[in-house]
Amino acid sequence: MIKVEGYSGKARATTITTEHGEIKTPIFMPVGTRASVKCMWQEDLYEMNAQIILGNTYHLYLRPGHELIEKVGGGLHGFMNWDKPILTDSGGFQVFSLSDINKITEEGVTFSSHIDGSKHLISPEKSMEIQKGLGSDIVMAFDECPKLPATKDTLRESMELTLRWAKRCIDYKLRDYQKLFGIVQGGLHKDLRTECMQRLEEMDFPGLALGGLSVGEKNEEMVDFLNDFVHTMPDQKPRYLMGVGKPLDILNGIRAGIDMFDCVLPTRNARNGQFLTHDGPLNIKNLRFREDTLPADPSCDCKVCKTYSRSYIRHLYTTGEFLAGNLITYHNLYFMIKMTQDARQAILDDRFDDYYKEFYNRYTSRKW
Ligand SMILES: CNc1nc2cc3c(=O)[nH]c(N)nc3c(CCO)c2[nH]1
Ligand SMILES: [Zn+2]
Repeated sequence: MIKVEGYSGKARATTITTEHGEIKTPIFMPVGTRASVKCMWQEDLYEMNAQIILGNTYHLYLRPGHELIEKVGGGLHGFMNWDKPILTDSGGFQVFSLSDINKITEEGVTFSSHIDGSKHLISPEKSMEIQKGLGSDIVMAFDECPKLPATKDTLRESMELTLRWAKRCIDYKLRDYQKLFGIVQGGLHKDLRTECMQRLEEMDFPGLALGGLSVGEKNEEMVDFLNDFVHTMPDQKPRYLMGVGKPLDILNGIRAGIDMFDCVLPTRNARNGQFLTHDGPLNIKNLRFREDTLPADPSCDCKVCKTYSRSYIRHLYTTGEFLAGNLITYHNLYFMIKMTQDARQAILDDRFDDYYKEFYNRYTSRKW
């Protein structure tokens, strides 16, 4: 499942093997919630060396349904014609963030579809059934992600439920056991997190994710927690920080020892005109770019930055041309993937700290 190739401080480089190929970490995973990374062709993703993408249990269960995906495509890979690894989240988090009518019971989560109001239950077993139908390479356990701020008692109660649900996931006969990641909860309390991780370890999940973060806590609280906790996680298991993040959050996560990341911001903010550049985020709507002949990021060698000017992309964006979203999304994903590739090389050369400082100083230079 995983080969650790080197450390640079607490940062590490690994190779994770899945049914659909290897993943070289640190890695940023583009989010393709409804079997599409918005504005991207699968060919674009191959071209930019995206190694693994995310799909989502909740969304795909509601539309078009995992049975259809299995029937038509033999699973998500065939359905969307993507032959590299896919990780699917287990659905609980999305129920809480998308369906305002939901109830949590020991059985699972009952909710009304945000699409047509129909009533549904997703239980640990149902989540496993859906992800099995999707044929994911990495399946996430069904968990509860508590809203922050929360008392320690509430966090413990939620963590206990997540652990009972995790056991039910492990006991579900997945086709290939070697693909299920447990999710550590416990808020920002190191003792809760350590207990949760130890009890998940007793169930021997092949990989572990850190859930319950990037949900409203202060950024420095998350970073402090990561620096204090991640290096205590099992060395020979993949470490996935869910829902993170912006470029600097990811570099902080890598520095703490995280291998895998996912975040919707590079694609979502792209559709709102935000370019990620080595000199910090740039919003193309800004009047200052009206006649700017430079590429969005002069230090980027992606096909967008080699072909189009800021002025042209600003024109596309301000006139509502669809091409704007395609171009900015392509660049942002390329930027995130290239950043993790550069970080991986810096780790293998044992110079990650220098890489981090250089990236951080330039990215926060506030050029615009
Ligand atoms: C954007 N922040 C974020 N925090 C998360 C936290 C969780 C979590 O605790 N559990 C699960 N299953 N998924 C999560 C996800 C969706 C994946 O990106 C999160 N996303
Ligand atoms: Zn570019």
